[in-house]
Amino acid sequence: MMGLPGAGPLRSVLYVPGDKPRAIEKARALAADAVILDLEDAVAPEHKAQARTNVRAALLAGGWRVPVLVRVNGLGTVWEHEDREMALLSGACGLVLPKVEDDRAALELSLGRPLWAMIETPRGVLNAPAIAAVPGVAGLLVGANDLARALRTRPHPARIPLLHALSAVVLAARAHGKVPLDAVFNDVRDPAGFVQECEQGRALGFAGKTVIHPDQIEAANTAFGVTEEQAQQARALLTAWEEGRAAGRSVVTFGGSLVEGMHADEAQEVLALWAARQQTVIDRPEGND
Ligand SMILES: CC(C)(COP(=O)(O)OP(=O)(O)OC[C@H]1O[C@@H](n2cnc3c(N)ncnc32)[C@H](O)[C@@H]1OP(=O)(O)O)[C@@H](O)C(=O)NCCC(=O)NCCSC(=O)C[C@H](O)C(=O)O
Ligand SMILES: [Mg+2]
Repeated sequence: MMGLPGAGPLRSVLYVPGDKPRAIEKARALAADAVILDLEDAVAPEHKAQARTNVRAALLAGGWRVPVLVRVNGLGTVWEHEDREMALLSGACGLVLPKVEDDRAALELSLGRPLWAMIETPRGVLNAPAIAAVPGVAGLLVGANDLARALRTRPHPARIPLLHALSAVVLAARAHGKVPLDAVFNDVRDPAGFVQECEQGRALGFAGKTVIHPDQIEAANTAFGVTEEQAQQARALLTAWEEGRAAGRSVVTFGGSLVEGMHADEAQEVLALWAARQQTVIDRPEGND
């Protein structure tokens, strides 16, 4: 399946280096909500051409159960045109464009396929609202490694030096109805730190997290998903809301708290996330292995 990114939940979005065929094949069976086949920073210059060939083959072979995007090399690089042409002709359901700095770049690349803009430079952060406003842009992804380097920040376990930028990206995306995706967590051997960062990302308003290793998928799906108890609560709230509306009330109370239309909408979102989780369990009963 290669559906439209943004149509379903994107709790976990897995980067897979284009020059690692084994990882590309492995990604087909993993429980990420979407996959990004990467031609940019995960691939050394001498492997770019082979990576493009691998990605083309993986796309044309089909059989993907989740949306597959391609991260192309950036504007001004020697690889940009061939990457974009390959991605568009091979059926990628969206392009991830790195280091987007203004809406002009995003507009030029409105190619009739959803564009996912990476915000990973200071100018990109400052221009995030204009970038998010471009109709062809489906979502914004934070690139915290590039951003931290450009800002000269120091690593911090709670990402305090980046908080302003993270929130700016969420604000810009949400203001334009686009999907904000949180940055990768580099230490694939630190599951506790990863969970902590996922929870922070969810609290900040991100819709999901970009991940770099199979072991990070389940934790991201959990952090950006919902529990059975939350789903039950949402169902009960919706019942109370619908009964109240049918009785002609504009607002109702549920468990002693005020419920208005936006709470009902929120409950619907919770149920959509729950349904996505159930689907994952049905599709992949044996987990990620
Ligand atoms: C981070 C890694 C280099 C770790 O590699 P390694 O130590 O080799 O991993 P493992 O041995 O634990 O791998 C176990 C199996 O899992 C498969 N695997 C690993 N990673 C992936 C993946 N991303 N997708 C699919 N499958 C994966 C291995 O093939 C092993 O399988 P098997 O042989 O069957 O046992 C490595 O995980 C990695 O390369 N990750 C992706 C890195 C990447 O894509 N980076 C670019 C995107 S992030 C970025 O650029 C950030 C942004 O732009 C910014 O500025 O912040
Ligand atoms: Mg980057």
